[in-house]
This record gives sequence, C-alpha cells and structure tokens, in this order.
Amino acid sequence: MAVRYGLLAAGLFRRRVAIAADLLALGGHGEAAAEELNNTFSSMSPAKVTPIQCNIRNEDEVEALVKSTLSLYGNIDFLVNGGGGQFASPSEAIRGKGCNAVIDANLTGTFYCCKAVYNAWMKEHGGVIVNITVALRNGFSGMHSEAARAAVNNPTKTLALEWGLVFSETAVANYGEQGTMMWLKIIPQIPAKRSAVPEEISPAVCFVLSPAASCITGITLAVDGGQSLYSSPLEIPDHNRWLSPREGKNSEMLRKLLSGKFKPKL
Ligand SMILES: CCC/C=C/C(=O)SCCNC(=O)CCNC(=O)[C@H](O)C(C)(C)COP(=O)([O-])OP(=O)([O-])OC[C@H]1O[C@@H](n2cnc3c(N)ncnc32)[C@H](O)[C@@H]1OP(=O)([O-])[O-]
Ligand SMILES: NC(=O)C1=CN([C@@H]2O[C@H](COP(=O)(O)OP(=O)(O)OC[C@H]3O[C@@H](n4cnc5c(N)ncnc54)[C@H](OP(=O)(O)O)[C@@H]3O)[C@@H](O)[C@H]2O)C=CC1
Repeated sequence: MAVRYGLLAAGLFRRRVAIAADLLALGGHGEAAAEELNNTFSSMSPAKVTPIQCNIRNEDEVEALVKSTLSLYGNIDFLVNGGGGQFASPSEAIRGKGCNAVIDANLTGTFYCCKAVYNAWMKEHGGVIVNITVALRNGFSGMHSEAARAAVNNPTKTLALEWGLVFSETAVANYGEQGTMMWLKIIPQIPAKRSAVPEEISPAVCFVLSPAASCITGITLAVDGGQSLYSSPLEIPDHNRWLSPREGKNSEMLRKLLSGKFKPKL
C-alpha cells in the first residue's frame, strides 16, 4: 500500500490497514516517522512501514517510487493520496507561482500517483484508490487550495469509469489544526459543533479500502460533521459593492427593513 505520510497516514498505519506498507515522505521526516510507527506494531505483526523519498510534484520521481515499491513488495493493492496542503493567503495576493505550486502538489501530484500505480500494477491486477481532499462546498479559504481540491473531484469519477477500479474521494473537514484561529472560526458553522479528529478520518478510508465497499466506486465521502450540508466557512466582509435594486416601492421597503426603522409584525 502506498500513502504519503501525514497525520492521516499515521492513523491508517495504526489501524493496521497496511500489512506491508510503503511510507512516502520528503526529506528526513519520513525516517523518524517510520521508526516511530514501526515501534507501535507488536512483534507478532507483519506490518512494516518503509520510508521512500519522493516529491510527488515530479512525475519521474513518482514513477521511480512506484518501481521501487514494486521491487520491494511485488504488489500495490491500495493507493491513498493523502499528501498536499496550501499556504494561507487572501485570494487577491496569491501569485501565479504559488498558485501553480499548490495545484501541482494537490492535483497534478495526485494524478501522477494514480497514473503511475495504474500503469505499473492496477491495470493488470485491479486495486483501490482513495484521494483525500478538503470539504469545500460553497467556497473555502484560498482559491489555490480550493481550485486544486475541487479539481480532484471529477477526475476521481472519470478514472473510476475509465480504469474500472474502486475509486473514491474522501473530503474531510478541518481535523488536524486544533487551536488555530481558522479552525476556531469554522466550528460554529459545523452542524456537529466540532471538527473531526484524525481517528474519524482513517476509518472512512479503511471502509473504502475494505471488501465492504467492493461495489462502490467514484463516490465522494464527506467526513465533515455535516459542514458541507450547511453554510460556507467563508466570512463575508462588510461592503457596498453590490448593485442596488431598481428604485421603487419595494426597494424603499427593503431600505427601511435594513435600517431597522420598520418593525415587521411577525
Ligand atoms: C485549509 C483547511 C484544511 C486543510 C488542512 C491541511 O491542508 S493540513 C496540511 C498542512 N500542510 C501544509 O499545508 C503544507 C503545505 N505546503 C506545501 O505543500 C508547500 O509549501 C507549497 C506547495 C505551498 C509550496 O511549496 P514550495 O515552496 O516548494 O513551492 P515553489 O518553490 O514551487 O513555489 C513557491 C511559491 O509559492 C508561494 N508561496 C509559498 N508559501 C507562501 C506563503 N506562505 N505566502 C504566500 N505565498 C507563498 C510564493 O508565490 C512562492 O514563490 P515566490 O513568489 O516567493 O517566488
Ligand atoms: N489536517 C487537516 O485539518 C486537514 C487536512 N486535509 C487534507 O488531508 C490530506 C492529509 O492531511 P494530513 O495528513 O492531515 O496533513 P499533513 O500535513 O500531516 O500531511 C501531508 C503530507 O503530505 C506531504 N507532502 C506535501 N507535499 C508533498 C510533495 N510535493 N511530495 C510528497 N509529499 C508531500 C507532506 O510531507 P512533509 O511532511 O515532508 O512536508 C506531509 O507529510 C491533505 O491533502 C490535507 O490538505 C483536509 C482537511 C483538513
């Protein structure tokens, strides 16, 4: 099984989804994380996490990674694309280079991983692919991140049909950044009145990977405490840039209502 390392990946490994797992990571980060996770497996368990460095924004590195995974383990049953991220910025300040960097990491990198695993293994043997994104119905903070994440959605369905694999997108609400201002602001907008925790994300992924989901494909599973059913997490700043309504009786009534001078009977 191949996943990119992160909070979510750690949850999956702890759930022993991986019997023999390859842990992909950048820099020195992966070595320490793999050691920590391997120490949590009991001596009876065959599970083992192997760190392999790869920048998923680079197609050649992704192909090399899949090749080394296959020569190490012989097969790839699952691919969970759980890497990515963004930087926080108002949309009007995002530069082209930054926008492309986020799209490369979240969208193109996800595609490279899917394509490399499909061509090298799943085309012949089948398999399950899960792409993790962000729950972002009705807008989200940062157009670069939203564009990249929303753009994973349709290809997930297209590839499920083209490739005939069990395929899904798991859109998740904030779960790892407890304590940040953004996280605190979003809480009142979530019907559950709390964010998810990583332990609630990995079981959803495990479900799609398991035989219980053998007749499911191309779905988006929202693990978001109902956030995507409700309002937008974006805050609308005060402004008067909207076009005024045509002058008349109704616009006068609207002005009175908004000024608080008119008291509705109900
Ligand atoms: C959201 C809610 C829930 C989600 C939670 C999570 O995701 S949890 C996961 C939590 N983890 C994460 O979210 C980590 C995610 N981070 C990453 O993956 C990478 O840092 C990256 C892909 C954002 C950029 O990769 P890199 O640096 O290798 O990329 P590069 O060298 O190709 O392009 C650099 C260009 O990007 C721009 N730019 C970059 N930073 C900023 C900034 N702060 N400010 C402004 N702009 C910024 C800037 O334009 C810069 O070039 P310039 O104009 O200076 O010449
Ligand atoms: N945590 C949260 O609140 C939420 C997370 N998400 C999304 O869920 C997914 C999993 O998140 P989570 O596990 O929490 O996040 P983490 O930040 O813990 O993990 C993301 C991992 O992706 C890796 N990564 C980033 N860019 C690259 C790249 N170019 N090549 C290879 N690896 C890369 C990072 O590597 P390194 O550590 O070396 O930088 C990091 O280990 C992400 O897409 C995230 O955006 C969605 C909603 C909420």
